[in-house]
Amino acid sequence: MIPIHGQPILTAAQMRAAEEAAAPTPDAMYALMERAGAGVAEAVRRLSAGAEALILCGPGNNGGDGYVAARILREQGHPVRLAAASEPKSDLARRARAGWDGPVERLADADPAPVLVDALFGTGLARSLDEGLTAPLHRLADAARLRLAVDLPSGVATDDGAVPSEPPRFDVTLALGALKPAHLLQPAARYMGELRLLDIGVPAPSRTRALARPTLPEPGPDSHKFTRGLVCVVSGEMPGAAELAATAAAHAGAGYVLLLGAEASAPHAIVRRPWSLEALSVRKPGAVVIGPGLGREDKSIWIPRLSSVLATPYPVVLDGDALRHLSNPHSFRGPTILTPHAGEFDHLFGLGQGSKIDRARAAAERSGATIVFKGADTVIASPHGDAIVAPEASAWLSTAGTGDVLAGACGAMLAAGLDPLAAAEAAVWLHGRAARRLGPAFLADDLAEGLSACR
Ligand SMILES: NC(=O)C1=CN([C@@H]2O[C@H](COP(=O)(O)OP(=O)(O)OC[C@H]3O[C@@H](n4cnc5c(N)ncnc54)[C@H](O)[C@@H]3O)[C@@H](O)[C@H]2O)[C@H](O)CC1
Ligand SMILES: [K+]
Repeated sequence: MIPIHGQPILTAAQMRAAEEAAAPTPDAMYALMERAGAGVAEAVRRLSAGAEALILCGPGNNGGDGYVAARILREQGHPVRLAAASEPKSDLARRARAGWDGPVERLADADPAPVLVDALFGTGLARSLDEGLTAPLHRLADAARLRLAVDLPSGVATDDGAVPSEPPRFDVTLALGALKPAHLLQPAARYMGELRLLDIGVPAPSRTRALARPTLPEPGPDSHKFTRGLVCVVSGEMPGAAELAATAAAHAGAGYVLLLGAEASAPHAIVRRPWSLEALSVRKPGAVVIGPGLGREDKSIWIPRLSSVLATPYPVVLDGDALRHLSNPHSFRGPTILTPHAGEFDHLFGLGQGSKIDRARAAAERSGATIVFKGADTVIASPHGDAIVAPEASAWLSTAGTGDVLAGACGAMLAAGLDPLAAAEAAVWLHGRAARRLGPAFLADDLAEGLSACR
């Protein structure tokens, strides 16, 4: 069971293509199913502490994995029962079924067991599930003390994370061969429990992957505040938000933070000046952060300030109100990161087509900027076609100012010399890790300060 950091994410069709490429014959394909089933059986043995497992097998190849797992557990003397709602419909699954020589109980009236294994449906789910399937699945899951999903919880839509039929909440989901979008996109992601990847020997390259722990530049003997990176934060109507972004940039490792347009206050390491374009360009900033607290009302002041920043060649992070003022995404001069939440994204790019990953990718291509499409399932997309999906960090991030902190962290990573995609990934990773370390009910101020420990 492999941790998911940095692992590729494939849609159902991409997974099928990868499996067909890896297994061109029925026998080779069946070998994949044997590997999948063996991986499931090993996970059951390791997690169940010997308790009886009940495996629910569907009509397709997800069910086939279940039949293989049940047979292997039985051969190893692990207490296992199997229930199904119908006979297998695929050749592979029939072949797996033939290997099971125990009874096949009826799903509708099977008795519960301490460990429930859901091998009903995986990437082949085509529509919402009948009551005749969801009711026993929930009944048996509720009665179990450990719930494992094979590849996906039955009822979620593989490619976009929608939930046509609400599944039980699982303790562990075993992704087979590669992650799928539903493993990380909401609302499906909340039903997964611990996500683990099982290698079934299928090479699965993809331009979409899960967030990875970044390697960050460390200062050395020749470092000084400017090599560490100068971040300039442009304030506006609500200076508190800009202060948060500036504090975050400093704690994320920027060597010098210049806050334009705010009064002097702690921390004193942040240099404060009245706003002027000259002050912005006294020293070439490694990144300019504008948007936190910029202001929405008095457009006659803030739009010219934004336009003058966008007219410079400097790398820029646009957040919050700056995104509201953008007429429509236009070609940006320097490396650019936009950090919209859902409302700002819809305002900028419209509802678009497909999953959150598809929409972020299309917006990045269209705008030429790297997009951090925030949420409990943040998706980062580059204009060059790469996408990175972050698992949920902490529901406690739902508090005022955490977006300002992320914008500041993005600025620090850009100023440290990372390209926009790497800078956004590092900032999202730091932001999430700081939130997890803080536990419950933290303030955005604590989050900004907590970035140092995560460095
Ligand atoms: N080479 C492979 O395909 C491997 C697949 N693996 C596992 O197989 C599933 C994907 O298998 P597939 O047969 O394509 O789909 P499912 O088993 O998920 O289900 C399809 C099956 O169910 C019927 N169906 C679809 N939706 C519904 C519904 N709402 N109600 C009732 N029935 C439905 C459909 O008609 C099909 O018969 C993948 O997730 C892996 O678990 C192996 O891991 C490796 C080899
Ligand atoms: K399943």
